[in-house]
Amino acid sequence: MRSSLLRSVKTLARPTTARAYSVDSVPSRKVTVLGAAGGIGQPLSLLMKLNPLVSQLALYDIGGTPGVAADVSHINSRSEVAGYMGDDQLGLALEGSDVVIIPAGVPRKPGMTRDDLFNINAGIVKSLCTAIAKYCPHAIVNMISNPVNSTVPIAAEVFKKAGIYDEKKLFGVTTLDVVRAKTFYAGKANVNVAEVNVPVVGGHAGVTILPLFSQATPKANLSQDDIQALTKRTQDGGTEVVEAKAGKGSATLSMAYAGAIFADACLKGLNGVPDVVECSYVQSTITELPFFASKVRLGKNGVEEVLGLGPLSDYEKGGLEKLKPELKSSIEKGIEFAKKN
Ligand SMILES: NC(=O)c1ccc[n+]([C@@H]2O[C@H](COP(=O)([O-])OP(=O)(O)OC[C@H]3O[C@@H](n4cnc5c(N)ncnc54)[C@H](O)[C@@H]3O)[C@@H](O)[C@H]2O)c1
Ligand SMILES: O=C(O)C[C@H](O)C(=O)O
Repeated sequence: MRSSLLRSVKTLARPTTARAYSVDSVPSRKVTVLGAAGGIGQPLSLLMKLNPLVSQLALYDIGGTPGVAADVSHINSRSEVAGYMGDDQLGLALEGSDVVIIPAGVPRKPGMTRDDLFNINAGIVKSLCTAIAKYCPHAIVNMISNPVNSTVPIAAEVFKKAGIYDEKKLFGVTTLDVVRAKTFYAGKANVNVAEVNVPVVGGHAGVTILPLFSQATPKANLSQDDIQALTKRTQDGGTEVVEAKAGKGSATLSMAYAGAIFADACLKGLNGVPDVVECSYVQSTITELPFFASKVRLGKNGVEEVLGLGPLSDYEKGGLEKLKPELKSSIEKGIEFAKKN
């Protein structure tokens, strides 16, 4: 992603007749953003426009997309951009899509949990996934809308009902937890942030977010107090932003960055790039829970392999047991909603 972005930035600096990359060797890929006019949707659309793996970029929202699409379309990068607005145009936005990214839905305000968004966002996600099942049943879906711990199971149920569920193609985007864990770890360990890797497993809400700092690289000699503080800060990262924004929403810019990294990884996998591994919340058998975030190898069909947790410290083993009841009930809530509605 970073090298793709750099390539795109170089493209901007060249005369318009020059090509910074050969589009002939890169397959055509359509990416659709649902909720493209929102706080995440706009910067994410920008970042996807900068991604040379994208040939068609469809920007859909219930309002505001003509302006966003016109704006983004002037950027001199590979993809053709089109804006779609309202139910009538949803099918066109989705038709032929390889990757659908969903940041549609309401964000938190201070004092709310992600689960407080369930009542509104569950319905939004259900109707968007119903349309995905109809118009691009084979697309890879990147679910950003909260509560991710429940919206991914909702999507799975909608797809099952439509008879098109492929567990390899449904992803809850938890990349922002990894982005935060890397940043906070680098600051505490005083290492180069660009070299840091930290897996984050479990889910995407409070204690269900479990960063595995015992597996962080480069290795650093942090105290148990440091590890616990880093874990708590990673788990509360979203709330830190919600409070700082003081009623004006939740993380948008860092989320757009994280969403763009994850979508780029999915595109690379589709294109056959080997060894693309990211953490994501997927259907899983690595614990007794049916959905769980862990490292996932991405390939031509989406999930190629759900990787195991690796060795955990005693503190992480405790965190894993602690997160299971909350994650289980969020999964069940999503499944129940989709079955009843
Ligand atoms: N997974 C993560 O790590 C993560 C991180 C940050 C935010 N989020 C979640 O992402 C969601 C969006 O956040 P935001 O800050 O962009 O919110 P926002 O309110 O700024 O934007 C949401 C957009 O969704 C659109 N929308 C609403 N209903 C729609 C529908 N039926 N079809 C298409 N578009 C629709 C709105 O018009 C709006 O433009 C929230 O649920 C938030 O909690 C997730
Ligand atoms: O915290 C939120 O509500 C948004 C998002 O899930 C985040 O982690 O920033």
